[in-house]
Amino acid sequence: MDILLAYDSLSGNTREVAELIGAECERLGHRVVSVFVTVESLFDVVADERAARAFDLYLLGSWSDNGGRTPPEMKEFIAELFGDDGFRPEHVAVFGTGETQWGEEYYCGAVHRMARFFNSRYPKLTIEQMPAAPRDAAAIADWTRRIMTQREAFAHADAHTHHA
Ligand SMILES: Cc1cc2nc3c(=O)[nH]c(=O)nc-3n(C[C@H](O)[C@H](O)[C@H](O)COP(=O)(O)O)c2cc1C
Repeated sequence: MDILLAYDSLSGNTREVAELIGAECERLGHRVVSVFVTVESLFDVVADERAARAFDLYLLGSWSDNGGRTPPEMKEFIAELFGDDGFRPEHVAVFGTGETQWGEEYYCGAVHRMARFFNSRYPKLTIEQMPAAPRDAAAIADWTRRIMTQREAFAHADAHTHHA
């Protein structure tokens, strides 16, 4: 599969999670295009809008800002992906890092907001602060494998519907 892995990270926690996810996807034989949205734009990594929309799966990762909000750089990336016609990819899985000390109700708020926004049918991955090896590394690899399996199951279900 072709995967777009886009993540926003100020102090490196989410970036570390994203790198582990990307490595696991590649280990499973998938092609990954990564965009570190804190410093890059979507069109730094894909040629044009058509290419941006052609991925089989979108993995979006973010830290959470005040009140569990989605940070501005991630919002900008989402706006770029939408284009002028409001394109929303069907297959979006969301992950992120946060801290419970900002309030339980706001913990990893951006992950929940983005998943809702994209009507994501995939499980969410939330990690407290910096991923701690090996416990979090195992959870990250496990989540990645679950997402790949679920994406492939959707593809088979779709093919079945089209042939019926
Ligand atoms: C200004 C500010 C506000 C924050 N608000 C929240 C919040 O509402 N919920 C949350 O879970 N974490 C919150 N955090 C914590 C970060 O999301 C957390 O440290 C995250 O792991 C940082 O990821 P990064 O290293 O990828 O930037 C906040 C951090 C900052 C600096």
